[in-house]
Amino acid sequence: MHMFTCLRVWQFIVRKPSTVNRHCRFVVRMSSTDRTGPSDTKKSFEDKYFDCAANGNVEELKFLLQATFNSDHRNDKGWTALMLAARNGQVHVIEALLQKGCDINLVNKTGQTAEDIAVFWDQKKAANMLTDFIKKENPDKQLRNYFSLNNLDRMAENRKDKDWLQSRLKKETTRFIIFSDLKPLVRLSGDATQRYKYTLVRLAYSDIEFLLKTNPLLVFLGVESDESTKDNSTVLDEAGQALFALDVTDTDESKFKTLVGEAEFTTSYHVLMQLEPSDAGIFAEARSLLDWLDRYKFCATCGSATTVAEGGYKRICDNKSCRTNKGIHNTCYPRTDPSVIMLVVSPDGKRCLLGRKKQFPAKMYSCLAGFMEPGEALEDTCRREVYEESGVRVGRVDYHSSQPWPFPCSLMLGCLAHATSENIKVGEDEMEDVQWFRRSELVQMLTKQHPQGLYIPPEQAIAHQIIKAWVRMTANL
Ligand SMILES: NC(=O)c1ccc[n+]([C@@H]2O[C@H](COP(=O)([O-])OP(=O)(O)OC[C@H]3O[C@@H](n4cnc5c(N)ncnc54)[C@H](O)[C@@H]3O)[C@@H](O)[C@H]2O)c1
Ligand SMILES: [Mg+2]
Ligand SMILES: [Mg+2]
Ligand SMILES: [Mg+2]
Ligand SMILES: [Zn+2]
Repeated sequence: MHMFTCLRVWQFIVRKPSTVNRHCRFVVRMSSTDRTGPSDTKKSFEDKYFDCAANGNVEELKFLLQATFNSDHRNDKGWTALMLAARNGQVHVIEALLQKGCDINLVNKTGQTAEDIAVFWDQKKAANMLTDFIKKENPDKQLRNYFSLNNLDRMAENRKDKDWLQSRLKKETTRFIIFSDLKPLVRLSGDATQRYKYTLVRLAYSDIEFLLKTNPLLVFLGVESDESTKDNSTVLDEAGQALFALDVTDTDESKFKTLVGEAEFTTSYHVLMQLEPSDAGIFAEARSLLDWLDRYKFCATCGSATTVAEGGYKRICDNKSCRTNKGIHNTCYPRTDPSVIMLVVSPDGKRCLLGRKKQFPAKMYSCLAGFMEPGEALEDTCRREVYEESGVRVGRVDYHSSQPWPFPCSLMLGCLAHATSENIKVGEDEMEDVQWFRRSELVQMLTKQHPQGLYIPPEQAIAHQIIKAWVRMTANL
């Protein structure tokens, strides 16, 4: 099997550690000099935090975690508290950190996760705990990119039945998520130190009934399923909680302040990237659908008005003699625009090609990406886009994972592309810069320790995940 085709599985398989790592003993650093001033206080706070993790001082660690503090903070070797606890087999600390929502997938400067470290140092109990946690979070051992975790059963057959939809709408357990001008209504839940601290506000039918008089856009998103209902459609239909998205664009937003208190309609990228991952998946479905319903009001074939059907999943042309009313036509269904995003690896396998689009924030580099064109295989889109943007030629292409990108309806198909040439000719129509980066530099960019301050997109972006995967798979180079 080719190295990259087994990558998803690979992520959970422990690798043979390198000799360099084996001789690199970790020492917990205590603050040794007299320090004063706010930055020194912060430093000693961090030292204390790492010290507690390494030495198993779980009570003090829990106390420190209550403060506004990033629990995934790293020391100068790129180690997190979870890695230190894994190194020393501090299972109670590991338990507390996982409960806190620490990121189990982060890697240190040599590309090791906490799980890799526990296995490497023979900390069996800690390694088992970390492995079990990963399995529980991700039983199919498949990378779930942000915006793709959606636990709804969309019940595509049932949503064709108007009576069924109507009865669902009014059911006591049914919930509604609210959008105004494509901004979701969110609230801060959990504490401010958590990575994913926003949730979608869910309202009951009795809360929103008064809004239905004006016939707003209403989309049936699905029924929330869990372990007990997911394989039994009858039970799911009876017991599952239905979820709708309601568009309140024409309603005074302040009405919702009285209805839900501390909540806000937001388009802030910062907030949207901190939604609970399962809510991010629901948001992606709802936002793409509402956007499509709003922008495709007229029939693409004859220009007549259309009527929303199937819980928002179809638009039917009002013109009875229209071609789209005879047979099945894709113009009646929501759009998804596939695009490719690829990490291009150099012919010697030691460097990767990253670029800057003109509109990127300063110093951010990412994978090259581009929309698929009609009649193209995704491998060929990769080859064409890489050539257009960088002048580099690509041979073999391997699939990594995908990510819905609901702004408005892209589906990112993440790949690893193997270059057959090296010379760069920046495609200036689109790109500002394209460069080859060595693995060590990617690690610095990944851990925000690059000497020139260069960095890559955050972990919610598929680009980050593909880069991280390559850094992991080449840890022993
Ligand atoms: N997650 C990431 O790290 C990351 C990084 C880069 C790009 N992306 C995403 O990848 C997608 C494609 O990348 P790109 O913008 O570089 O594509 P691209 O290289 O094909 O260039 C964009 C241009 O393609 C044209 N185009 C063709 N089909 C289009 C469509 N269906 N919608 C919009 N424009 C279309 C437009 O002229 C547009 O300006 C975008 O959605 C972008 O947001 C994500
Ligand atoms: Mg592009
Ligand atoms: Mg392009
Ligand atoms: Mg293009
Ligand atoms: Zn028509």
